[in-house]
Amino acid sequence: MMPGGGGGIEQFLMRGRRRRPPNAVPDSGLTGPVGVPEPRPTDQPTDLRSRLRRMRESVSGTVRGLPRVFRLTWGASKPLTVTIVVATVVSGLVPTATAYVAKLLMDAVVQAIQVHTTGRPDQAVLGVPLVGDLYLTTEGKIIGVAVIQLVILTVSSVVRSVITISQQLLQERMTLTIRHQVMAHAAQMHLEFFEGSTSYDLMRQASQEAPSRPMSMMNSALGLVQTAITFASMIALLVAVSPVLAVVALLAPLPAFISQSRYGARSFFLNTLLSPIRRRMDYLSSLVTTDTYAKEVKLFGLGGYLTDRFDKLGKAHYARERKLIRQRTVASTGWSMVSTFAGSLIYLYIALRAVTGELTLGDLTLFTTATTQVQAAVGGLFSGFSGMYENNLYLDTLYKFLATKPEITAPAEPKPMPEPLRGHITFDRVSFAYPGADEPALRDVSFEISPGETVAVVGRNGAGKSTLIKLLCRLYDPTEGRILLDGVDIRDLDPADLRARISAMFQDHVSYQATAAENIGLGDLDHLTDRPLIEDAARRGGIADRIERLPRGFDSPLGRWFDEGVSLSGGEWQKIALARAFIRDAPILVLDEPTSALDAQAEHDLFARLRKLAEGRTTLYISHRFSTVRQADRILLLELGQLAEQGTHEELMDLDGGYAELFTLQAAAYLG
Ligand SMILES: Nc1ncnc2c1ncn2[C@@H]1O[C@H](COP(=O)(O)OP(=O)(O)OP(=O)(O)O)[C@@H](O)[C@H]1O
Repeated sequence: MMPGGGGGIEQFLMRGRRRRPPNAVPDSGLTGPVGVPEPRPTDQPTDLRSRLRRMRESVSGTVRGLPRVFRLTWGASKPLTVTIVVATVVSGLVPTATAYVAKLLMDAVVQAIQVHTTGRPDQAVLGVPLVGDLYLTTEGKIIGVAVIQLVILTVSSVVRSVITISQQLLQERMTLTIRHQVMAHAAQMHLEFFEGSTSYDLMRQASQEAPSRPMSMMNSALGLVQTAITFASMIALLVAVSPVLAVVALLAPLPAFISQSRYGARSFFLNTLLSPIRRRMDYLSSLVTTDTYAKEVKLFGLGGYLTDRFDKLGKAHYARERKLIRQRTVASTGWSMVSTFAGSLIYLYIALRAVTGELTLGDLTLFTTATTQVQAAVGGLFSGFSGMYENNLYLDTLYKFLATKPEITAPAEPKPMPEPLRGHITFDRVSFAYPGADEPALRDVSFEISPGETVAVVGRNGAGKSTLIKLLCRLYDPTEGRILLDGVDIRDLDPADLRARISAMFQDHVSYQATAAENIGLGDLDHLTDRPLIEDAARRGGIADRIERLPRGFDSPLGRWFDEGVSLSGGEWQKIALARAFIRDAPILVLDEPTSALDAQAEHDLFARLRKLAEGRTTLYISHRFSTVRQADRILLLELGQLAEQGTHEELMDLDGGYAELFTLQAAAYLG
């Protein structure tokens, strides 16, 4: 693991920012879809009836998701939510009002033509009395109606702008609210949650993809409300003018509706099939195009292989997309043909009745507009609902994440931390298995560390050394047995209180994208700006000289996130992480392979300082380097999760067991 490249555990102790845990191997994207729990190809129902049943289930699931979206928007901003809802209702009435005014205008124009052709006085035709003997002229009426139309159009565009602005503002607020909720909840979560890759995906979706979804869903839902209002008001208007024609207008879109629902259902499910493929393609492409993987991809020559995989998926995607386009074309062509046919029939019917004087030309205009609106409303139902369905899936992941309970919490009544804390550590018959693991990582481990003692832990890879530290810091709880600190079971203490008494550095330490001073100060938020303390910690970590040589010394930004950010080597980052551990003046010092990236001189210097630092502190460190291990007061050898040997270097060498074997192997390797 490259120092500075990950950072799982440290975040919990530092309460800082973290990246993907190093052992949570990213989904290769080669074997299966990553993302929202969408139906996989094999889950897809094959016949139309099953599809429609699935669609009904989707409808009910989506409808059930609506109240929570409303609660979210309401919680983010009540005034903006009210504004959007009111504006949507108004905007739903606009098409009906426009259609009615168009009818009035048409009637007024026809009347004006009649006046001019027959020469009859205006008032006799119009009968629109104003004041006393004053009557509105036909031209006056036309102008009046045109003004009303202008007002409606102006109101409509103002309302549209209000909706757009309010939606954008609300979107911003909701995104901030949700990201805050996700961050706050993630900060509470136990380590296992992050180390499990499924949970990790859940959190990634909740934090990156879900925040924009409630607003999209709300927009789709409001679009449907607007459609419903337009639909209802239009039908009411038609009924008021002519009930018979209202029924005709309602029935006209029926064939189109049936055709739309049949093809709409197909294209809807084809689209859900495409989503996982797109996600996998995105992932493969990101492997080749992002810096995170660039070194590995180049080193192993994976570029061509990954591009080939991308192309294969691309072909599958294209085939499905083609099918989808065909379905959509069939649906929309069928839709527009049936609509046009129905519209023409209605138009013809009304035109014939207008000739006989039963209906006016205005009625003709009204019904033509109304039929188009009603048909458009029915068509919009599908696209609106399909958007809501997808957004609701993302929201499900958000709520699932927020509903996940942290497993390591403070007891209801935590015991007070022993004061002064001496740092006496007892592992009492501790066994531990990672959730879902076949084998326990630790079995029946018992040992004690006296206050001020320095203990090194050694063992082969996977022996359980890091796990020991995770349990001591209460990042996991033992499956069996207990760990005592000054005689108190650490499960009875507040975990934050416990961690505040531990200075720690882990193998997968974090390189924060911050200044050098902040990178060290983050080890103890109480001293984040305490420059003398930070500089002292840097000296103890062996990095002070290097930082002082940077262009802006301790104020130099580190990492590539900044334009002028300085890139450090792996060993330098490790020293920064050590300084970060050292800044916290805690009675317990825990170091997981603190010198793995250090050169021989730096390692020697560090251990000289460490010996001073360890004075009066209980120190536990893991190391594979026997040159450092042998300096410990006591050494623990772990083998397959069990404590196999313990004693001083000399005692263990005399024992001539596992420790002596490892030591001899390393010595032989060094000496050739
Ligand atoms: N988050 C995890 N989930 C499941 N199993 C895990 C997890 N972390 C470690 N393990 C397993 O637990 C065992 C002990 O792991 P641990 O990291 O404690 O070993 P280690 O002695 O520190 O190894 P190394 O010297 O390689 O760092 C290993 O078999 C490992 O595969």
